[in-house]
Amino acid sequence: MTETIQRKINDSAFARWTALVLIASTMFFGYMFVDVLSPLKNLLETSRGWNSTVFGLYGGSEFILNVCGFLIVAGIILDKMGVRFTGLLSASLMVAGAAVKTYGISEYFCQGGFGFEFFSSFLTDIPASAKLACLGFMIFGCGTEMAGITVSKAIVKWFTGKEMALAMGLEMAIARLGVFAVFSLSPWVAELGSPSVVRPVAVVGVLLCIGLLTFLVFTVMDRKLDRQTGAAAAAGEPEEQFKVSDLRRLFTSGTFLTVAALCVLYYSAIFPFQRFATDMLQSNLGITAKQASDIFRWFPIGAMVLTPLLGSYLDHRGKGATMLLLGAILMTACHLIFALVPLTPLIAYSAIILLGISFSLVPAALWPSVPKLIENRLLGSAYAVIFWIQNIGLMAFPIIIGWSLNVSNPGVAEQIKEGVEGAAYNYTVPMLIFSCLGIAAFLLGLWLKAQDRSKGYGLELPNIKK
Ligand SMILES: C[C@H](N)C(=O)N[C@@H](CCCCN)C(=O)O
Repeated sequence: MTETIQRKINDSAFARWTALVLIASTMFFGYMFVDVLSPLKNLLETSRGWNSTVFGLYGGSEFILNVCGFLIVAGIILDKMGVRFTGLLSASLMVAGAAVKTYGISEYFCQGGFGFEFFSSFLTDIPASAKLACLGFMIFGCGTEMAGITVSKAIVKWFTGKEMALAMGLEMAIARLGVFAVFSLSPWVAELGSPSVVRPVAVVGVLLCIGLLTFLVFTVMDRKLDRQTGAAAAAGEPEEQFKVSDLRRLFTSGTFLTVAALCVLYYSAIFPFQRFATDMLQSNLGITAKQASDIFRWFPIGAMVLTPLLGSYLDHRGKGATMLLLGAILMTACHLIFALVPLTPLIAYSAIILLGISFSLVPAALWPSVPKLIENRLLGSAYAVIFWIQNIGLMAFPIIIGWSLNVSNPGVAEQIKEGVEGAAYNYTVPMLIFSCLGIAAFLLGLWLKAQDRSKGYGLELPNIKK
């Protein structure tokens, strides 16, 4: 009997790497938008009256709807509807949220435009511009986190048995390039002409539409893959139907929850730090926002270069649990340096490089480890549950850090607003909080490694079996 083995589209290296570039582009523009205001904390303070607490609240707002349950729903949608529908929905949500946020900080709205009166009528300590920007950022956050889990599942779909960790590493590297780009461009675009926070947000908002288009092109390729695997014919994408009751399995798996806890501790000391890093460097070194941003932008570049290399290492050699541990140690060292050592530009660059290495080790090892713990039909929900737990930290820590900055620096916000020369925040307390998160992540990493050794999950094993 002769058996014909049909070559699928993802068997072609060119096709699967093209698919990766298309979905990674959506994330590239998404990550740009996430941090478009991060280098502009000072300008927001002087032009829109956002103090550190308000800025922290704005940073946390991206995750509020996700934490309220949207991400769990997103995971279910992903497992039930597949990557194409979920990806397009999430990219559209990003564009819609970006539009609301742009309007919220616009001159038109701030000078009494449509909705201004309503947004000024409650929580009067918070500027109306911040409240509407937070609403937009919440909607955008639903889109970007939903896109994050969708892209992870799409990569597993296209790269299983192939270069999966390398592909995830490359996707994250492209996203980091977006962070580099926005830390380079945002202060520059803001200063073109009269200083404006709206201009960079509007520019990156337009770029998000390109991200929506690249995902649209990916759906054409993905449809072809489904036709070839026959998965589409079997009523929906998943080979085995996903049941909502399966979610219990995730919440009762000790190792899965340990990975999720490690994820929330680690990322809570990365992304919220990223929001405040420019201002921290500006305050500690007595430099401008543009100069501080120019130092900090090398952080994502370090991560960008190393993440795919470490992903490839994981594919061929393994050592995922060890990489998680090492990453937590380096991150703690970096935050302790910022907390305790008098800063010079050289020390700042060195600490940023340490953090960049750490931010390659952990993501390169963490995300490709999930398919080792959870079967494919639950994968969308598994990523969603991890993101959900992580989002609780990403929502809480910018708020905690903004608040701790305000209370540990009485009167400084007022001085900055009044333009007092030399007024700057002391970041010791926030940086010690970030360091504690790193220590806790390290301890959990030790526990995970011990669990892996005793239960044999294979976290230390390579992805590609010879
Ligand atoms: C913030 C987001 N929830 C996140 O965790 N992002 C990760 C990447 C997750 C995998 C995306 N396909 C990151 O390291 O940026």
